[in-house]
Amino acid sequence: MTAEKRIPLHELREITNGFSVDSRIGQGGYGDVYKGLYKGRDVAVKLLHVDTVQGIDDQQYLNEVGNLLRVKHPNIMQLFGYSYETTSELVEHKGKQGLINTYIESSASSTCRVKA
Ligand SMILES: Nc1ncnc2c1ncn2[C@@H]1O[C@H](COP(=O)(O)OP(=O)(O)OP(=O)(O)O)[C@@H](O)[C@H]1O
Repeated sequence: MTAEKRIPLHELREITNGFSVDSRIGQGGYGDVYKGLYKGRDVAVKLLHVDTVQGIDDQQYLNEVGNLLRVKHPNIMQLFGYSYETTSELVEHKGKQGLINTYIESSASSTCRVKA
C-alpha cells in the first residue's frame, strides 16, 4: 500500500465542508459521494456508510483500496487516494456503580477520486 496516497480524514472533511449536504453530488450503495477541491484538482470523495465499514475488516478495506489504486484504464475513474483512520470516542454512561467510561472504537474510511 502506497503511503503517499493516504490522505488524513480531516483534509477530506475540510474540502467537503464537513461532508455537508451542499457538497453531496451522489449516492452509491456503499456510501455518499461529495465534491471537493484537493491540491487544485476537482475530486469526488466517497464516504462509506457506517454499516459498510462495520461489515468489512481493516485488511479487506486496505486490500480493496490497494487493488483500485492499481487499476488504470481510460474508461475507469482513477482512484486518487484514500483515508483510513480509527477514532476513539469517550462515552460516559450511568451504571449501577455510577458513571462508567467506555471507549468506542470505530473506523472511518473514505476514498477520493479524480473527478471526470
Ligand atoms: N467522479 C465523479 N464525478 C461526479 N459524480 C460522481 C463521481 N463519482 C461518483 N459520482 C456520483 O455519485 C454517484 C454514486 O457513485 P458511486 O461510484 O458511489 O456509485 P456506485 O458504484 O453505484 O456505488 P457503490 O459501489 O457504493 O454501489 C454517481 O451516480 C454519481 O452521481
